[in-house]
Amino acid sequence: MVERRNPIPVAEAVQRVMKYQKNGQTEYVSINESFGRYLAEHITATNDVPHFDRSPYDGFAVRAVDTKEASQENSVEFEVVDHIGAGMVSKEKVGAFQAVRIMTGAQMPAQCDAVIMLELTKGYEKNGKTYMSIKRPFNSGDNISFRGEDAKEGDILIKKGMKINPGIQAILATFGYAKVPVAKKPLIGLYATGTELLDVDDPLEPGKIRNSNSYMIAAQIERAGADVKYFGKLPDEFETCYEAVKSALDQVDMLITTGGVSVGDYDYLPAIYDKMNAEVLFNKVAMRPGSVTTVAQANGKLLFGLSGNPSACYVGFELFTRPIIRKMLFAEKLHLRKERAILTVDFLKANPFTRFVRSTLTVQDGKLMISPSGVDKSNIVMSLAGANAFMILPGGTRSFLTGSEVDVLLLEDFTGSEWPW
Ligand SMILES: Nc1nc2c(c(=O)[nH]1)N[C@H]1C(S)=C(S)[C@@H](COP(=O)(O)OP(=O)(O)OC[C@H]3O[C@@H](n4cnc5c(N)ncnc54)[C@H](O)[C@@H]3O)O[C@H]1N2
Ligand code: MOO
Ligand SMILES: [Mg+2]
Repeated sequence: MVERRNPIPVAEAVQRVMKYQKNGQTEYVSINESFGRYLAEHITATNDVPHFDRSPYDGFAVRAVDTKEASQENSVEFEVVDHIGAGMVSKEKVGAFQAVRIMTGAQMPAQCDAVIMLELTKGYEKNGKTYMSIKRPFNSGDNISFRGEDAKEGDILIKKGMKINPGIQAILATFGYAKVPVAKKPLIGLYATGTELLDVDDPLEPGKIRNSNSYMIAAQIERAGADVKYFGKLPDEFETCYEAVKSALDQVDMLITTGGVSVGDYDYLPAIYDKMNAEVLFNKVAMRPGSVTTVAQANGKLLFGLSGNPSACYVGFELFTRPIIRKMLFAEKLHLRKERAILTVDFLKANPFTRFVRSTLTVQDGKLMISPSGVDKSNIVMSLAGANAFMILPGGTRSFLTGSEVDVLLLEDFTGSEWPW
């Protein structure tokens, strides 16, 4: 008798997996290696930025009060008593009708409270001294980049869990983070099972196919922010697979296998979980593709038994494995970001189970538009290349027509959703 499996709703399946979520760990890496990593701590301003008032222009620093009488008819003259560039600090005490020639980025002399751009001044020499004159008045504070205008000491600038982008790199450098606290990348083990599998550089043989799941899942793992430990491929032999899976699990934070989870004569994962005394959280989900997705846990470590069918495998990873990885990367919202989009073609299949259609999401005239990225069958590889979203078509629905609004999950967005189900 073939085992009868009881499909559970997707939300319930995700919930069961999330019970085994673990917090991330912190490690310090050089700022040079931190781009693209996830922050393990909030980044707080450790000083005001800038930490001194400075000139935003090449010009002259003056006391605004001395400019008050300046007009088109009445030039006011200033003696230029010093000349500083960025990085230099004037030692002069600037008095009435005196100015310091100052360049962009240089610290304001203490007595000065305005900067006049070079273009608005006339410079000349008189009796061996340097002067400049102006024909308009300035207010106190004109053309000054004030201390703390960019950041105030103590401000929380970047929340932990953020992916370090070029702008965050600039902030880290500004505050002297030579070493950056980042989330340690979880290590995800990966085995592909299947006697039919050839290596990528093998020529085709009758009945055999090249292993594409390993390369696909490895890339999904990396996209999610984790590291892959690829153990290789396994033939459909119980003992070989049992030993391999058991020993691999010890070396990683969680283990993904692809294939061998259905009810076939060579689908050994269920028996392997059994022999390992792993608790199976579910082995059938009311979804398409990926209904056979099986997740088990052994001593708190998760074993993701993803389907061998490429599209089912892909979907299973994004729904069940990705949020666990995101948790270990200190993300606030662990699940794929959910939005609404407008269907641009008819989708005429019935959906007995919730369907996750690999789709291409585009923005047109400010609206999100969605269409399938290829044939919607779980053994299909080609539709995956163009997929940047899943369209969610709820179970129990029939066809969807052009113009319908549907839920979509974004695959390349790291904003996330708290709970999209
Ligand atoms: N009697 C039933 N048969 C099947 C059921 C069912 O409920 N009753 N479920 C079907 C569904 S749905 C799926 S999905 C598949 C899942 O099968 P498995 O997860 O056990 O995977 P395999 O049997 O090992 O392989 C399925 C398919 O995928 C190809 N494959 C496997 N690994 C790879 C790889 N690394 N790269 C590329 N392609 C791979 C494999 O050759 C098979 O064609 O079961 C249905 N059957
Ligand atoms: O799990 Mo299968 O992919 O539902 O088609
Ligand atoms: Mg099978």
